[in-house]
Amino acid sequence: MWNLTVASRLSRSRCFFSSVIPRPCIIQKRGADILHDPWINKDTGFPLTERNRLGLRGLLPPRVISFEQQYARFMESYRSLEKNTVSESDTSHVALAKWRILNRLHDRNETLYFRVLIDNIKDFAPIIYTPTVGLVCQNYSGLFRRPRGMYFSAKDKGEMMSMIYNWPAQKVDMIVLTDGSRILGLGDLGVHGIGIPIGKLDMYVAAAGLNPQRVVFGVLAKLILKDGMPEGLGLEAELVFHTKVEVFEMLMEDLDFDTNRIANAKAIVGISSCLYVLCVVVIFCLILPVMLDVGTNNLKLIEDPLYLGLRQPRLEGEEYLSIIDEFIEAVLTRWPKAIVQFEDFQMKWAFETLKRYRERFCMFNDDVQGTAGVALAGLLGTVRAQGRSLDDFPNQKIVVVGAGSAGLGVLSMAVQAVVRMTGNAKTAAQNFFLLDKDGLITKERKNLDPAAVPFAKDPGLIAGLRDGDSLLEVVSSMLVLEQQQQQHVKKVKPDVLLGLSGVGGVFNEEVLKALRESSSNRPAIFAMSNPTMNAECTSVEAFKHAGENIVFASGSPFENVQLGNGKVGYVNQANNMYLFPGIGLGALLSGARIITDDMLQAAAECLASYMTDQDIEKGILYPSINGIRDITAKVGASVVRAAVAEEVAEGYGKVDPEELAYMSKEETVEYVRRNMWYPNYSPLVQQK
Ligand SMILES: NC(=O)c1ccc[n+]([C@@H]2O[C@H](COP(=O)([O-])OP(=O)(O)OC[C@H]3O[C@@H](n4cnc5c(N)ncnc54)[C@H](O)[C@@H]3O)[C@@H](O)[C@H]2O)c1
Ligand SMILES: O=C(O)C[C@H](O)C(=O)O
Ligand SMILES: [Mg+2]
Repeated sequence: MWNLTVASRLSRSRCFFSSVIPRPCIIQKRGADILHDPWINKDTGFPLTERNRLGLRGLLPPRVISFEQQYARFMESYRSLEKNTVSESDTSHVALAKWRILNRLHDRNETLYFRVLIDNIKDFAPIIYTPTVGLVCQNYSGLFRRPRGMYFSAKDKGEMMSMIYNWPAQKVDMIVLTDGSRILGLGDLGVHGIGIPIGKLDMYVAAAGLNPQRVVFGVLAKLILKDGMPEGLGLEAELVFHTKVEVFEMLMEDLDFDTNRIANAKAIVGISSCLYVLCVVVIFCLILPVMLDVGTNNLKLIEDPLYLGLRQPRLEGEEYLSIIDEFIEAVLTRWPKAIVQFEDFQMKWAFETLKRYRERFCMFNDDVQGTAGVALAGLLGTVRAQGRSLDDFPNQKIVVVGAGSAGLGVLSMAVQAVVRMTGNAKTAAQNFFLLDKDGLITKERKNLDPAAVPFAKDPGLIAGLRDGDSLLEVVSSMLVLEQQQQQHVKKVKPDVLLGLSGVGGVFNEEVLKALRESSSNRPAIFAMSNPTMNAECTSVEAFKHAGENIVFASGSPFENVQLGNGKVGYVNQANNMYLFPGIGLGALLSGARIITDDMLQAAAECLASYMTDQDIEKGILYPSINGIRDITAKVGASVVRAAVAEEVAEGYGKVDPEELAYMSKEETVEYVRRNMWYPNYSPLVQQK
């Protein structure tokens, strides 16, 4: 017999629920199984009523510890770890110790874990995400404890369509997928790269409020209560009478409910009174980290006795693509509306898979497209910080170091922005200079990757510029013989130096000093490579060698720099974490069929417009990470509105595209906010 529980009163709009009372979950587990399930476990937080009802009495210490007390106890243990290790020189060891204490909580009690993460995001993002997540991937064979996510390997060819059903959730909203081939700037880490999708999805929960276990409401039955409200139904929550049966019938459809489950439930329920009861059936609508293990070319891993993946060279060509194709087919068969974020694929497959799939289903490549949006927002902020108007962006001279998936993604989006401003595609890239490991890229370069061709410079463009020139030669002055006179000529006086090379220290002292001659009074340095040791320069180096009036941003977090006399050199984190959660959330809540360039542009513009003139004046280009949920709600709303405008939105739940189209900008933000989960314990009731 179902213990009926009314979840909460319906809010005025039909598909949302006010959270007047905690939403209960109906679960199938009992006793110790509950304690071993991090999705529903509350540790000592189970109230006595639940301990009695769920067979937990005697399996826990007698004292009930509240959620708030548990929270305070965890934070105390974390802070004491911080205090006890503050003087340790081995910062990697300390970072991993912090990751372990958080991961243990993640493996034990997801509700508490995500609450402490959300409330302390500035402290914990550098641990569960960049830069520490890179260290975790490098040490994964020793750190692996509890499986998280799914693994599809080259050995599973032909099996994936059945394997996908091993995942317990009936519905999955968001998948982050990697093949481990380019993990941050750490290269090929094979199957140990799973740490990246896990960390990215933690940021989805923290920033976008995606729910790791979405409780899905649906009417269980229309019950006939003849003599009014019966006493003592054992309900945990306030009963709320609803007279609009069609509201509930509609909810059932909207939840692509398993109608057999409802039919069975109706047979079970025997209460002889009429009550439209909102009951809850837990359908885990999960976020899902996925690793495609197609081998590794990292010999150190292959020789590591504890390596957890296939000990074979990476698949290549059609063999590789056939594995991805099979996985995508399996996903779209089981979860046709799932959104797939491609993450940390090496360049050739990042572009190939983007081209192969982006028109077929809702997917994006975060390193190419998410990064581009964050960088564009920062570049537009730089134009403002340099005291220029935004329409002067086409004249901003940008030197990009790194012609990989990220660098080319950034320049492609920057060119799109210039074309939108000037209408002239022909000259759009004239002020962008691109270098790779072989130096400046000009049209003389042999075997240039097609994606880089639009940015190859005409050799004669600037006196003295040659293919393969080093970064210093590109940005520094040189003696040239002109009109029989030796004179110093600046080749490129960049307004912006942007690194996505994956190589630490590329912006050395000489290069940074050369920026003092920039044609801008406030040159910008974006040392965007991750993790920290791969940053093209540190914040201290940048302010010390390029001058105090620069704008600085990096991919991994650095502290602000004290410049003396109370002056502060503000440090920005130019990381795609500012956009991918909003891109995914907006695509989800609009029911977008695909993710278009305009949706991505809308996200970037929303991020850029977020900063006030006062922020920009200080050199602050991005909001504090403490505001990541607010910015994600606004970015998500901008993506929803762009999807509707482009008619790729198919609606979400019962909110159809027409309803989305009627929403004002503010209502769209409100719609997004209402769908963002915030962790609290839910009352648990057990399906008999
Ligand atoms: N901040 C962010 O949000 C963000 C987003 C994506 C990628 N990244 C970082 O960017 C880096 C590169 O990522 P990717 O996917 O483009 O890698 P990639 O391997 O595809 O490209 C790296 C590029 O850098 C070039 N390069 C290597 N050494 C160089 C050197 N010494 N001088 C100049 N160029 C050099 C390579 O030739 C290649 O063109 C990684 O560290 C990654 O973590 C940061
Ligand atoms: O993972 C990050 O921190 C950003 C980006 O996706 C990267 O690959 O560096
Ligand atoms: Mg990445």
